[in-house]
Amino acid sequence: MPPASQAARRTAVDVSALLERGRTLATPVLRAAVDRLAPPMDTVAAYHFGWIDAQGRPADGDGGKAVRPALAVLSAEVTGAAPQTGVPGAVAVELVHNFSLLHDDLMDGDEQRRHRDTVWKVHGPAQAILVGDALFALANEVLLELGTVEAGRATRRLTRASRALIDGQAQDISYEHRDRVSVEECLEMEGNKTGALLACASSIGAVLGGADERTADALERYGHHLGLAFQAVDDLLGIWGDPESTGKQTWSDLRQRKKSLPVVAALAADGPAATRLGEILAADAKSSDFANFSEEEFAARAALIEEAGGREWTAEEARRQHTIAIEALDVVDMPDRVREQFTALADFVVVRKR
Ligand SMILES: CC(C)=CCC/C(C)=C/CC/C(C)=C/COP(=O)(O)OP(=O)(O)O
Repeated sequence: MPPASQAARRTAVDVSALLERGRTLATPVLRAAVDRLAPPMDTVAAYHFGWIDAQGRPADGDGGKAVRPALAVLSAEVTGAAPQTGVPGAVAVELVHNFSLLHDDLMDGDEQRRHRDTVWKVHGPAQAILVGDALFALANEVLLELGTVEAGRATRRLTRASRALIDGQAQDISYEHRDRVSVEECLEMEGNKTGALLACASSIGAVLGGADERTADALERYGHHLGLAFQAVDDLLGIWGDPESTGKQTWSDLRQRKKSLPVVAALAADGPAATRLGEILAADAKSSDFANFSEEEFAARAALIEEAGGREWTAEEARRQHTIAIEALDVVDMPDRVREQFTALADFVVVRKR
């Protein structure tokens, strides 16, 4: 999605290595935190993170892309600190992120995440709720145990982000039951649901490294717009993603009646496809047979969304947010290498297929 000339300038950054660095630095601390949980929650959490399979045998499962840990350790380098300084922040943010996934899968009734059965499906709803709650509590513990002024500041930012995340989820769920949601409402919801935690991830390492508030706020602005780009792409993948890559069901957002950006943008458009889509979705909302809809029926809805322009509008919005994110870095002093790495992570977010 970035113009070809910019992409060429950025090829020096190995994004896979950046993601791997975030994962490698965070995982031992994450595992030590999870080991503190009482049985069986320690085992259930280990399953969720892909460290064991459903039978409890050691596994090397998909524990997620590690975008947030990568951002957190990179942000420590803005202050001249070592990436390791950002590790407690990386772990805390990853714990909150995974708490939200556990609860989200249960609320949505999603059966697949990261190419495996979801926790509520394997271990039951009670474990999904309890382990989610426990990860949330652990996130605060991991930061506050540092006992520093910086850790207190980081915890305040994380708590604020968590509240926004929960608000965003509440908005998202309420929109499923509404016929009409405006594009502005959808963007506000996505900024809360996804932008807030990516904003926190992008600044938390810098905060732990002693960054002033202005620097932390600018990094948060980068992360917020990165989050909006990220969620726009997630919304595209939620309809047109390949389950082999996403690790989720086909048409996952349509099955859930999500008012995601492509749907909302399509409904807001003029023309026969938008009108027809509005009629069909209104009828779907009343249908008692929705759970049994065929692949073809979902494909027909996806085609109408595309015809009304919702797919292209959302892809353009991802590009727009990507640009704003990178521009937000202009006011922050940081080594060129670190700036290039933030930029490369933003590029990755808009071209990802999973
Ligand atoms: C309170 C509550 C239940 C909130 C739910 C909020 C929620 C699920 C928001 C969606 C965020 C998102 C894009 C997740 C996928 O992240 P990712 O693609 O980085 O996931 P990965 O770690 O698997 O790669």
